Amino acid sequence: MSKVSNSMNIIELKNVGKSFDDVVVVEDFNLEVKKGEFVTFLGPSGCGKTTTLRMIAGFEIPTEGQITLKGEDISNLPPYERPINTVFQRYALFPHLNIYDNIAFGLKLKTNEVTYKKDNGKIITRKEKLSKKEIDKKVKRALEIVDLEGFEKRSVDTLSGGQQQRIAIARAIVNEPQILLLDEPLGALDLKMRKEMQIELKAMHERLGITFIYVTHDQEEALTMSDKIVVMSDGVIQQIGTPEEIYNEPKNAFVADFIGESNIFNGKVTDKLQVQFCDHTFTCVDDFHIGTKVEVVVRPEDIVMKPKGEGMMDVVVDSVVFKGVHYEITVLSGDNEIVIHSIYNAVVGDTISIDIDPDSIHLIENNLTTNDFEGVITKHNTVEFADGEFECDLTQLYPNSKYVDDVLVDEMGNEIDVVGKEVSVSIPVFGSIEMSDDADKGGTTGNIISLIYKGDHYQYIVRTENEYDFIFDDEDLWNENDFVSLIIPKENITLKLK
Ligand SMILES: Nc1ncnc2c1ncn2[C@@H]1O[C@H](COP(=O)(O)OP(=O)(O)OP(=O)(O)O)[C@@H](O)[C@H]1O
Repeated sequence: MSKVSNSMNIIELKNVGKSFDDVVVVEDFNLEVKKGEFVTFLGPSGCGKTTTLRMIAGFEIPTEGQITLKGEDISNLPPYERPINTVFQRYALFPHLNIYDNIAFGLKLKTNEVTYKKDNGKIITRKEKLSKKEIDKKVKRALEIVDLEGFEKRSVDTLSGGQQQRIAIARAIVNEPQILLLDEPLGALDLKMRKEMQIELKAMHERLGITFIYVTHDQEEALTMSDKIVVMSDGVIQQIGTPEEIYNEPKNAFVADFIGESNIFNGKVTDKLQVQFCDHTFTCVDDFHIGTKVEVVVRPEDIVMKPKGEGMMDVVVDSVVFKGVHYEITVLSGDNEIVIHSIYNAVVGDTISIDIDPDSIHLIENNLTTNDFEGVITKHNTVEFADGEFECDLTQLYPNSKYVDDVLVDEMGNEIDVVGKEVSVSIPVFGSIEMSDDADKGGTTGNIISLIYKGDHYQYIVRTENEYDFIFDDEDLWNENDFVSLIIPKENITLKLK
């Protein structure tokens, strides 16, 4: 059944998954990495980047799927048998060894297989340690690559953070791995040094020609350095693409929101290449069927300010913040907030006009209009689903039924036997769910795992204890990770008998 691997790919992950004690942290991860590529795993804290990297390194064994190196299954090989080295955020150099010995450490343990022909003609193979000369040559070359020639005799504590990180990289590349894994290697550096090291790492990658797999939660770092970015959220790949593809054509609102700043609005395709959002109709280039519900993504730098009356729509300037290179100008169109980045200033309170090029209006099909769950009727007016119990109107399940003293009866007045019956539950995304910080107020509880601002409201995802997700809109701002209870009025809960 195994698929023939593409020989250009050095590493392939096929349907890889990882669970810790039944908690899934990486799910159905599929990726092909070409030889010499710079691939970055990007996503918020806890989304499974490090776990995926550790599976490639061999520090974790996948619970599902397969990892192949040049077509060979390496899923169960221990780390030291893989031609892969890892650089961690905390570089862990040996403080008692000088720079030379830090880099040479692995080489001194390494053996080469050497083949001899004996006098009697017999061929024997022996494992031999590397000679001092060979080690010397390799250490010098590694120091050259990280641009720290002449540092051999220095002790670790005389180096800056950036220099120590470069030594850690030298130590990893001296073994000539085919793949270098880098887990937030610049995380401990200050911003200026981080920027410098980004450029150096990229140059080093080009000089070495080996494959880099890099982990970061910093979108700018990913955009600057990578050939390919894998955007992850909650253990699931959201999008794989070049930096340009990820930035310009985000596949969903999560990617648009995570990569760079975006205006995200709910919209609807009203005619061919016409989309309506913020109460206006705009020409776009994405061709969707008329009537399609969409999320509209517009980058703040793609909005052009014009004098009042001269653009596509008039707006009122609400706030202006100078950001060094540009002004961040928030304008209002009715209740909708629109953020603009411009090198030009604006005056708070003024009415101005804005233009958006059709090319700069990115549409994402928005299929998700309901939250769907499986439930069980527990009482005549209660259904259990998504880790909670909700009051529901069961008359929708039986034509001509009604409640008499809280008991569901048929048209003859006989009690209907409903308890224990299975139902499918459906709740609209828009305007159906309310949050409360009082745990007893709602039918179920959970944590806010995502929020996306959409101009005049926020879109939230709340995850319950057993990982049921509710997606809905709310006008108020709550914080990520807030523990909330969910109130769903019974008229917003649609039931169907299974
Ligand atoms: N050994 C483990 N046992 C149990 N849970 C674990 C283990 N290792 C990781 N996890 C959990 O798996 C999830 C993903 O963690 P991981 O470190 O891969 O995320 P990450 O994206 O690298 O985050 P960060 O950027 O914060 O390092 C987290 O919820 C984490 O708590």
